[in-house]
Amino acid sequence: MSDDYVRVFDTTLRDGEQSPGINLNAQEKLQIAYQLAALGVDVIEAGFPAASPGDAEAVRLIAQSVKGPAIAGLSRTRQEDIKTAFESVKHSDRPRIHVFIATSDIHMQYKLKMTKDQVLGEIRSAVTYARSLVPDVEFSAEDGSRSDPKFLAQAFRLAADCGATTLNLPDTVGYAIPEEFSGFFANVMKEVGTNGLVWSVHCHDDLGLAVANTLAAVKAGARQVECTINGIGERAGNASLEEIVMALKTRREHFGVDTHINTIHLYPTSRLVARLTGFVVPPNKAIVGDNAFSHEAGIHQHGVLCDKRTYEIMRPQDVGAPESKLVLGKHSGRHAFGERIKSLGYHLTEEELAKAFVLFKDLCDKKGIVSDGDIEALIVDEILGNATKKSFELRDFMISIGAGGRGSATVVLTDGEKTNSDAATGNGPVDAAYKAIQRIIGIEPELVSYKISAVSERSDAVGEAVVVIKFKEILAQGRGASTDVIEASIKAYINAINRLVQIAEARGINLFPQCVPA
Ligand SMILES: CC(=O)SCCNC(=O)CCNC(=O)[C@H](O)C(C)(C)COP(=O)(O)OP(=O)(O)OC[C@H]1O[C@@H](n2cnc3c(N)ncnc32)[C@H](O)[C@@H]1OP(=O)(O)O
Ligand SMILES: CC(C)C(=O)C(=O)O
Repeated sequence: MSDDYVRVFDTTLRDGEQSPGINLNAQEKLQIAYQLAALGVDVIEAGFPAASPGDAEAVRLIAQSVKGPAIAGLSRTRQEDIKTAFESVKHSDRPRIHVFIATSDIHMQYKLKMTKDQVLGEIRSAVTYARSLVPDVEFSAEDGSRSDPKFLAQAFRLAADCGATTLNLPDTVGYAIPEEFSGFFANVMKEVGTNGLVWSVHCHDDLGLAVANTLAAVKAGARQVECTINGIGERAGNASLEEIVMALKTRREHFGVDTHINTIHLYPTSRLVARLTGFVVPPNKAIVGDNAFSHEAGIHQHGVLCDKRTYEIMRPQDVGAPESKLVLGKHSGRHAFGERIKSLGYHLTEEELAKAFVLFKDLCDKKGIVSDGDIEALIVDEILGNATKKSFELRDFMISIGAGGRGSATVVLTDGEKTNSDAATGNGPVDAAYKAIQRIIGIEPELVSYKISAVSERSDAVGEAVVVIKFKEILAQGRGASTDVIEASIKAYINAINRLVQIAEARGINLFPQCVPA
C-alpha cells in the first residue's frame, strides 16, 4: 500500500468536545470511538487526559478497547501532563502522545509569558520525554499560522530532532486564507524538510475557511488532516471530516491523493455524534445535512429525473445517506409533480394533470411542504371526483389489560348507516383494538409504522398518533389526537382505513371482495 495518502486524525473527542455545550461521558466517547474505527480514521485523539480524571479514564478505556487506529492523548509540555497522557494511551497497541505549545509572539508574550528560548526549551524537554515513553509523538505549534515563519521552522526542526514523528501546523484561531496558507505551509515544510516526517494540518472555522485551508495545506504537502465529525469544536468549530474526505474523493484528479476512509460510514457517524452531543446537524450542512441530497426547484428536479448527475456531484449511497429526494413545494415543476403522481399509482390525462398542478401550487402557497398524503387527497377529492361517501367513525371502545401486557379490546364503529362492534385480544391494548377493528371491517391491513408523540409537555398533554397501513399495495396514513393515547391510536388507525378506502375506490380496486360488514 502506498505511503502517500492523507491520514485522517479525528479530534471529535478532544477538540470537538471543547465545543461550549458538549460534555461526553466515557461510555459515550467509547461508542463514538468504535464508530470512528469502523469509519477507518487513522488516529483518534481521544481526549486531554490531564484535563480531568474522567477524561483520563475515557482515554484509557478507548485505548484499551478500540483496535485499529492509533489512540492519541493531548498534553501541554509539562512533564506531569505528558505522564498522565502516557498512563492513558499506553493501553493501546498504537499509543500516540500529542504535545503542543504556542509559537506566535502574541501567545508567547501574553499567555505563556515565555521567551522564544524558553519555548524552545519546553519543546526540547517535552518531546524528548514523550519519545522516551512511546515511539509515536506528534508536536503541534499552537497558533502556528500567526507565528514568525523562521521561528516556527526552528521549533519544528527541534521537535523533529528530539524525536517527533508528526509535525502539526495549526491555524488555531481560523485566521488563515487558503492561498496564503498553502504558501506558508509549503515554505515551512521546505525549511524543515520532510525526511521520515508526516506533516499535518489543523484548522478552525472562525472565518468559515477551515476546510478550504485544510485542503490548501494538503495541496502543499500535508499528509495528515486534523478534523472533527460535523465540524464541531472550540468556538466556530474545526474543519469537518466528512467535507475534507469527500472533497479529496470527489476531486481526486485535483488533489491526487486518497484517504483510507470507508465513506459509507460518514452519514451514520455524523448522526451518532449529533445524537450523543445534542448538536443537531443543520439541514443544509454539506455531505450529511438532510437537504444535502434533496431537490426542491422544478428545474433541478427535472434535471435529476433526466440524470442525477446534472445536480449531484456525489452519490448519497457513497456516504451512507438515504436516497436523494425530490421535495415537492412551491418551486417544483410539472415534471416532478407528474412523476410523483405516477409513483403514487395514478395515471391522469394531460388535462387532469394540468388541473391538479394548479391546485397543487395553490396548496403549496398555503402549506409550504406538501406530503404524498396531501397529493393523494387532492387527486381523489378534486380530480377524480369519485371519493366514497363511506367512512368509518369511532363510537366507543373498552380496553382491559391482563398479566404480561396482554390486552383485550371491544370497539364500536359506525359507517354512517350501520353500527357494529367486535372484540379481540392482542399484544397490548392498541394491538387488541386494531384487531377488533379489522374484524369489524373485514380486512387486515399491514401496520407499516406507528408513532405516538406528545403535542405539549404537561402530564395532561394531547398525544398524537400517526400510523401508516398497507393493503393491496396501497399505502395510507392516518392521524389521531386525544389526551388518551389509546384513543389517539384507534382514531389514527380508523383515519388511515378511511383514506385507504378512498384511494382504493379512486383506483377502482375492490377492498372488500366478499361484502362490507357493518
Ligand atoms: C488550542 C487548543 O485547543 S489547546 C487545548 C485546549 N484544551 C484545554 O485547555 C482543555 C483542558 N484544559 C484543562 O483542563 C485545564 O486548562 C488544565 C488542566 C490543562 C490546566 O488547568 P490550570 O492548571 O488550572 O491552568 P489554566 O487552564 O487556568 O491556565 C493554563 C496554564 O497552562 C499554561 N499553558 C498553556 N499552554 C501550555 C502548553 N502548551 N504547555 C505548557 N504550559 C501551557 C498557561 O501558561 C497557564 O499557565 P499558568 O497556570 O502557569 O499561568
Ligand atoms: C492543540 C492544537 C493542535 C489545537 O487544538 C489548536 O491549535 O487549535
